[in-house]
Order: sequence, then C-alpha cells, then structure tokens
Amino acid sequence: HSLLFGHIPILLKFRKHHPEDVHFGIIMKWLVDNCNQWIPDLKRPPPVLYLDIWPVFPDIMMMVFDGSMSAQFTQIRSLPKHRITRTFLEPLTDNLDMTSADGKQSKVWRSRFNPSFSPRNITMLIPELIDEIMVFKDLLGKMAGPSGQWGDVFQLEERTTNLTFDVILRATMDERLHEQINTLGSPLKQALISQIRLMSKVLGVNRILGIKRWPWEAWTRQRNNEALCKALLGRVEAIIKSPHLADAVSEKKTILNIALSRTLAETGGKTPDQRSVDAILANLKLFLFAGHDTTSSTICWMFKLLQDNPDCLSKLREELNSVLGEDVNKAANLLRDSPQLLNNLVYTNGVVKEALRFYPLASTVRQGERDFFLTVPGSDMRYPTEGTAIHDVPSVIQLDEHVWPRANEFLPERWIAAQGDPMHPNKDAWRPFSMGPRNCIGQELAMVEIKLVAALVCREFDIQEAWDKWDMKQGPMKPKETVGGRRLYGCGQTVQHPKDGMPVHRGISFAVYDKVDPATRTRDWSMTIFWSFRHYPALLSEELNNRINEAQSKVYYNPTAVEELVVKNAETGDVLARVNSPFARRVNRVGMRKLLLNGIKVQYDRELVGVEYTADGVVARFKNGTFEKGTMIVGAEGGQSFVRRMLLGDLALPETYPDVEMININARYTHEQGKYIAENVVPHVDYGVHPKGIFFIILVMRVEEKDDYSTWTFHFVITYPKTLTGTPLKGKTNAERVAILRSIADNFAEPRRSALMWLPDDLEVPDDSIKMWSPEPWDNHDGRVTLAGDAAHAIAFYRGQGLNNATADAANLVSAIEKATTGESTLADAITEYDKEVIARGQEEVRLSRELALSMEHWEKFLESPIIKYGGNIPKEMSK
Ligand code: HEM
Repeated sequence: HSLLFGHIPILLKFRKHHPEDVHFGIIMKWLVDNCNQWIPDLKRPPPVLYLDIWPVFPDIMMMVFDGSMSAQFTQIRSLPKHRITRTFLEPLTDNLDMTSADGKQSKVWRSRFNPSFSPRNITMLIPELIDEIMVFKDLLGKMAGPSGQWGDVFQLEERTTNLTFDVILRATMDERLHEQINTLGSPLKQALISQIRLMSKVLGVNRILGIKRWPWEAWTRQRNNEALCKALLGRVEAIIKSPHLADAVSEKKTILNIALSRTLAETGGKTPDQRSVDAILANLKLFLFAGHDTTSSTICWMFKLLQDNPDCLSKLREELNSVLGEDVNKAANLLRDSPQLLNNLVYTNGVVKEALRFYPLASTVRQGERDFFLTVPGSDMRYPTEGTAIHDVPSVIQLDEHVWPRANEFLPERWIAAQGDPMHPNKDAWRPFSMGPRNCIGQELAMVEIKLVAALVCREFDIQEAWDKWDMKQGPMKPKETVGGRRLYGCGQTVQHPKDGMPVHRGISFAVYDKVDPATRTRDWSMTIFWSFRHYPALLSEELNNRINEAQSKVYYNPTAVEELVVKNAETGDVLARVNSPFARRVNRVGMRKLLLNGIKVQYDRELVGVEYTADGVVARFKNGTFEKGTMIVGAEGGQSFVRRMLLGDLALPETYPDVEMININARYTHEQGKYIAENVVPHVDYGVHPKGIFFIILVMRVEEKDDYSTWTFHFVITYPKTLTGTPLKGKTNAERVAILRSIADNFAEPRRSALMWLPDDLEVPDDSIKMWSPEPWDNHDGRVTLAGDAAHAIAFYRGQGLNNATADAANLVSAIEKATTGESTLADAITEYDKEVIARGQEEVRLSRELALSMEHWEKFLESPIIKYGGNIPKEMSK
C-alpha cells in the first residue's frame, strides 16, 4: 500500500500486461492468483482483501472471496446496497426504482414485483418467450446461408442483446418490440444504451471531478428519458386508465399486470397516483437495464463454452433428443404446449449454471456498517466493514478449487450430482445472481430464456469464434488483444461483456470421436509434408499455419524451395538420386496431432460399432452405448477402419507382405554418437537401399537442443527379406531384436553401420508389418458415408505418401461439403465426386508404392523405381 497512491500501483501492474478494457472480475481473479507477490506466506487465497484505489473508487473496497462470508452480508443480514448504486441509477430512474429507492419504498416495489417473477408465472410466459427465441433462431439460420454453409462473421452479442430486449418487453408487458428485425434499432434501445453511457460517466470521470453532470449531458439525459417514457408509458397508462382496471390487469399475467394487481390489492383498488406511475416506469427501465446485457452476454458465454467442450454439446443434444424428441422442428410447439418439460432438461440446466459459474457477469456491492464485521468460518478473526464498499466477488468464489472439485473444468454434471456427492455444489458458492432478499429479481426469467435458447437453438447450429475473419474485417491496424492467450475475454465497466461482441460464424457442425485418448498411445514417428503443403493455408487458420514449425522434428528449421530427398546406395553410401521437393517439411506425429487439435476437442472412448442410415442422415453407435446423429459420417480411423469394413466386407482387407520384416524405431545416443550420425546423413530424408533388398531410412524425429546431440531422437525405418537373417523377429524380446539388427550392420556403409551397432540394448522394437489397401469403390449411401486418410487408401510408407494423401482428402472433403451446403451440388453428388477422386488417387499411389516395395528385390528395377524418378512428389507434377 502506497501512502500517496494506495493500491493503484498494483492495478497498474495488472494493466501493464492486460488490455485496457478487461473486466473487473478478471482483475480480481488475477489479484487472488498472484497474491503471494504481496503476501508471501499464504497457503490459500485470502478470504478478504481491502483495496484502496481512491479516487478511482471513493471508499475502501472490501473484496470478499469466500461464499460463506458473502452470505453474512447478503443472506444472514442483507446490508443496504452501496450508495454508489444510487448515484449510478439516478440518471435513469431518478432513484424511484426498487434498487436505489430509499429502504421503505424499495421494499414496497420489490414485494409488488416479486410474484411477477416467480417460477410459476415465468413458466406461463414460456409460449411468448418462444416466439421471440424462434425469431432469434431464424435469424441465426440466415447467417449461415442456405443449408448451413460457413457464414460471414457477425457479432453474436448484438443478436443476443436484441433478443433480450424483445424478451423483456414481451415478458413485462406482452409488447412485441421487434428489436431483432429492426435494423435501425428501436428508439427505446437507442435511448437506453445512450443513457447507460451517461451513467458510466457518472461513476467515472464526472465523479472524480466532482461534477454531477455537464450541461449537455443534462439535455441528453432528459431526451433519453423522454424516449424511454414514450416507449413504455403508453402501455402502462392504457391499463391504468382502463375503466375496468381490475379486469384489464388480470387479463394477461405479464410482469407488469401482476405487479399492478398487487398494487391495486394493497391500495384497495385505487387508481395508482402519478408517483406510483413514475415508480412503475422507473422499475420497467430498471428491468430493461439490469436484464438485457446480463442475459445476452451469458448466452454468448454459453455458446463459447459449448464450442470449447464439444462432448458437453453432444450430451446436451442427447438430452434434448430424448426429452423433446428427435424432430427438431417439433420442439418449439412441444414446449409451447408443455412448458413444464423445460424442468426435465436437467443437463441443459447444468450447462446454463456452469456458464454462469465460469462467467459471472455482475455482482453486488453493499454499504459497510460500523457495528458489522465479517468473520471467517472457524476463526475468531473479525473484519470491520465500516466505511467500506463490500464487494461480493463471484469471479473468484465460483472458481475456487477448495470449494469446487475440478473447478476449472466445464462440468454440467455437477449440477445433477446428488447431495452428499463431492461434486454437489456448495450452496453459497454459486452466486451469479447474488443472494438473499436483494438478489436478482429477474433470475428465473433469465434462466428460462437461456435454457430455451439452449433447447431450441443449440441442437441445430454450431457457433464458433471467427477471429481470423473478424481481423480481416477490422483491418490490420486494429490491435489483437488477448487475455491468457485468448482473444475472447470478458470486458466492460459493469457487466462482463464478451470482447468485441464475440465475433462468430455459423459453421458446418461436426464432431470428432476416437476409440482411445492418444495420450495413452506413446509411439511417435516422423513424416514429411511433401506436395500437400499447398493445402495447409486453406485447412488451417493463419495462426496455426504460422505455428506449423512447432510440429517439426527441428522446430528451428524453415523449409525452402530447394529441399531434397536424397536416395543412397546403403551398401556404399553413394548417392543414387537427389529429388527436389520444394518446401518439404519434416514433422512428427505427436507434434502434428497437437497442432491440428488446437480448438478441436475429440471425444474419446467412443469406439464405433455400428452405423445406421436414416431418412435424413446417419446414426453412429458406439461401444459405450451412446449414439450420435449427423448428416454424414466420415470414416477416418486408419488402416483397420471399421467404416471401411462395414462398407466393403472382405474387400476391405489389406494385403500384407509376409516375406518382409519391418522395423520402425526411435533411438537416442550419446552426444558424440548422435553428432556422428547427424553429420553423416543429409539433413532431412536420408533414403538408403541395399542391393540385397534392404531398406534403411534415417530420419530425425525430434531435436530438443540443437547443439546437444544427446537430445536428438532419430527415427529409423528398416525392411529386409526374412531370408536375410533366417531368424524371425516375431516372439523375440527387445534385446534379441536389437541383437538381430546389429547382426545386419555389416551390410551397411557408415553411418548406418554404427547407428545399428550403437543401438541401446533396452531399445523398444515394436511389432510392425507392411499393409496396403488399394481402394475399391464403396456405396456412399447418397453421400451419407465416406472414407478419408488411411481408411480410404492404406499406402505402404516407402514413398512417404500417407500424410500427404490424407491432407489432400481433408481439403477435397471440405470443398465437397461446402458445395453441398451452398447448394452448388447435392450432398450425394458432391460426395460421389469426392469418392471418385480419392479412389483414383489412392489406387494410383498404392500401385506406385507397391511397385517401389517390390522393386527392392531387384536392384535394376529399383534404379528405375518411383522413388528415384519422383521422390515424394506426384508423378503428374514431375512430368510438367
Ligand atoms: C443472466 C442474467 C442475469 C444476471 C447474471 C443478473 C445478475 C444480477 C445481480 C448479481 C444482481 C445484484 C446486483 C446488486 O446487488 O447490485 C441483480 C439484481 C437485479 N436484477 Fe439481475 N441478473 C440477470 C438478469 C436479470 C433480468 C432478466 C432482470 C429483469 C428483467 C433482472 C433484474 C434485476 C433487478 C431489478 C435487480 C435489482 C434487485 C434489487 O435491487 O432488489 N436481472 N442481477
């Protein structure tokens, strides 16, 4: 704490490394996570911190990071809201609203409006809310163009904000504002947004300068309030001035009508006086203010979390299928007829609650009192509150690992966990709506609205962040700010808004399933990106393209136009051919997988055991009993593909080469040995073939420290006729296999000979064999099924074509799907065209690789083989 500047230097430290607009909740999380910098011996974050940032905030701020302590000032005793709330709301409501009115008036209006927001009443409003959400859904559908093509980038928050305006007006007064289809923006929305800007100034610069408002601001304020009044008063007066007031009020159970009924009951049926009308208007404005961006931002964050957690999106869709039926077009009417069905969506409820746990948007600030102390449960420590603004900080409380098991994981299941289960949430630790008598009055409306969006929109659409497209639209000058490496972060002065309104595009929805987590498959090998490099700019984002070196065997190396594949006589070391492979890049499998999985979450433990074709798509069934529906399924599950076997039966069986041994190993050496090998091979692909039909390729798989050769991992692939040693590898131990490999070392020139002799005794030599499968045409069931990668063509490794062809498959498949979704072609035609090309290309490459494999048995043939002629390139291109 600085005598002169209080804690402002700490905030400046935060500012230095963070964008300016970052939300207060993120600052608090950072403060707690970095507390040890200022309070060294802390074992866990402190329950309370006092912050003095005058003049930015007028009082000492008491930040409460423990839910049970927050309960002391919100639930056990409900302290008054901090005076700054009044200052803030005054321009909008003249402090006639329930939040900033004096104690008695506040209670009167809160109790009059409470029944309107009850779960029972909100359930009755569901059909009207669905009308508005269907407009939202239709508009999102349009963003994708016909049949779900990749759409333009748009700011999701703008859409969700317009939705919440429509919903609040509908729920409070049964008025259709049509904000969502009003491209100019209604006068009501424009006035409210302008007023909120003024209110923020009241808290910021104006307050620090001691100026309530500048003269021109007074005018803006008045003009805004008149516009708001004009938009809202008509409906209120129509009811109040109705000759049959009691009937008019009970006609429809809107939020306003129920509150007016209450008022009538309390005043013995007297027509409300002007002051009451003003208070009603003030409260309507408060609802619009407090309910619009909170709800709209939460919907955005929910989409973001579902995008980042596709397994949860799948579970959400499963629940919707089972509760609302599989026909998405019938869901809205079903919910209109039976709104209580929403209560059966327990997982969906968990999704919304988790979204609010990760991204609490607002919080309460209460006025400390002289006789009021906060205590840490189980301790005698009393924290004074006099003169402080007590801040409840859900952005810290809701992510506290001591209270929430697996706090940083998005786990909707925790909201279904029974009491007694360790995952069952602690009741005071979830407080996005604050708690106690002055909690959020609109929480039921918000929860129902967000759940309805999840139920009616998330099944059909995938929404994804689209920063590349957004950046292009913004131009190069716009800074690309991040928090924790992420472009999407919470910002704003009051509510935590998604940065830049969350730029997204509506994508082609997909999910990736795998049998097992690759983390359990420790094997790694290296591969070359030859001719397929040209597909990467279209397949990967600019950011991932820029990071492709991360997947390389040598991360520091930048490939050029003069890369080459060098073929040698392995017996003499003589160079037989040098084939230019422009921009060829050596990568390893683990690195590629890691890079390509950026932003994609694979769902593991999903072994495919069945595929069914339905009228409009496919159903994939998994061994664990789950199933998923989609428009089409792509079998990309490698050489043993289940989908291929399902489509082709016996024709799917690969051919094997039983007379040849295959060894695929990784080896590390001492610094000197590694240096010797590295310096005596060509940098990337040192291709060696011995006239006896032995193949021995030396590659580098990973380099940790460029100059320390003990950190280099080499990758060797060796094949030889079984007759060479007369001893099969099958059934042998690793040590015995290493001994067999050393026994063939004498056949080779250096450094191959030494590389074998120096192999460590305990080296793992896995079982391997050569398998090829030349594609046979399959029935793609009107485009509902196809194959890609090794599933579509199992190519022997000799020409290093597996990765290149798989990449070309991916690029062609994306174009085919795009053609189908833009309406340029039917799905059946687009996939048939894709299949034709894949099959022809696959057959040709399997033929070439087979020709090469067989040529090794006859030296003359080998000297004419595809590797000598084309290297890793495509024959067609070589002839150009
Ligand atoms: C996800 C959406 C929402 C969130 C996260 C949220 C959060 C909150 C929080 C934290 C408070 C306490 C603020 C304080 O004490 O100063 C609050 C109060 C309030 N909220 Fe919400 N809110 C949401 C939606 C709504 C909606 C839809 C409405 C009305 C249509 C609404 C109306 C209010 C009102 C009137 C208060 C003041 C209550 C009082 O002073 O007694 N909120 N909200």
